[in-house]
Amino acid sequence: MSSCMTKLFVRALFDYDPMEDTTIPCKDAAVAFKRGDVLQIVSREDDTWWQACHLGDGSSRAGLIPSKQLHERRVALQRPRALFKPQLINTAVFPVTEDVDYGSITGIHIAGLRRSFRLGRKGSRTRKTAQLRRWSSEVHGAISPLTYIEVVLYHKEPKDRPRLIVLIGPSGVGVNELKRRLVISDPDRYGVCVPYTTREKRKQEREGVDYHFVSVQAFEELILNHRFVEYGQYRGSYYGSNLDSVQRVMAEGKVCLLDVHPSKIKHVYNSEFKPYVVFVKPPRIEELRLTRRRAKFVCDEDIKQVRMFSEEDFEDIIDQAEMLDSQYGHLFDTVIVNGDIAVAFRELKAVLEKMDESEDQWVPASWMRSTPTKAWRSCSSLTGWI
Ligand SMILES: Nc1ncnc2c1ncn2[C@@H]1O[C@H](COP(=O)(O)OP(=O)(O)OP(=O)(O)O)[C@@H](O)[C@H]1O
Repeated sequence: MSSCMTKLFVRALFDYDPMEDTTIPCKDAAVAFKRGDVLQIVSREDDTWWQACHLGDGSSRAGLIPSKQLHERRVALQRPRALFKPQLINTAVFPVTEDVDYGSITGIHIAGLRRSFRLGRKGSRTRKTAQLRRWSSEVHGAISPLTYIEVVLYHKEPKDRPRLIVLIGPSGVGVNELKRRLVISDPDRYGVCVPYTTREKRKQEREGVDYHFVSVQAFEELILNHRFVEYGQYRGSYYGSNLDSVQRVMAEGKVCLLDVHPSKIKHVYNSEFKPYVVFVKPPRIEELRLTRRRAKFVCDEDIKQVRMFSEEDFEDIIDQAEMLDSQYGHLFDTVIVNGDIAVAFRELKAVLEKMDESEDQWVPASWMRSTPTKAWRSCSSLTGWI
């Protein structure tokens, strides 16, 4: 087997275990990998088996991996016939939930910590919907199976702005809590973007701190100019996370923490923001129950009230997490399990610090140059990856 010579790197978007592959010519000659691993492609001469080195396994040995074409064919063959039925999915605008006064609940006021626009809870989204979405995601997968994406090393210069941190997680898992703790732990380092709204300003609220209060006309102009990462309507008012707000935080040299539905990541998935995507995952249901025993969350139904988590809420969180992982897992740079909040917070902070300190980071090649390398263009399209 030849050693690594060429310079084409890819991130795998699926798991591969040669031990479970009955068609591989020689299991010992293969390279196992997990979704997210970086591989150096050495040869793509064969249409079925490429040769690659696994950069993380400490050896420079090249081995066989399924080619893009082979993996696509396998995904197509595995798919049950029923999944080819077209399914209408409305991912256009998610209804937003109302903001809450976190200060009154937590005793600490931080601008920008409001109810996110992420997947709503029981009432607006049922378990059935979560299952439907999981099913639909497989249908989406049917259109473009995820194989490999070309990546390059981004060499961070001291003058470069910190990367945008995108936090993803099912509603209620604790994304806001983690954001809040990060900002409190180092307010000069971490910031959250101030959302825009068209609703009336309340007495205690401050323009540019709690929200940017704008007219409906101004908001709609911003929509037309594609200035929102995510927006929606609640009780007759618009709410949205605006790109300008994100840019403002980043321009201050701070790490901007943004939580959005993963379907909206595409709006910031570029060289300007270089998003680093963190998936906040619930622990197993037993631990979820145990750790949230005394926790309360804000009800969708009545913005003035908080209530204890119910068994159904726990099940929803687990279901939504599974759905997010199956549909958007290829976008996650890291996964934090939020069982014990102190542990989850420590882990998250350590991951962010390590990422910030590391000078070389693998990022999609499309962020660093407008066209893929000639070699890669000939065998792959990025359509469907995000
Ligand atoms: N690990 C944890 N242990 C105990 N309680 C937690 C933990 N993580 C979060 N909580 C509590 O759970 C509740 C919901 O958390 P949070 O508001 O951060 O959820 P969220 O993911 O931001 O959801 P939403 O977007 O719907 O507001 C809060 O009361 C929070 O303090």
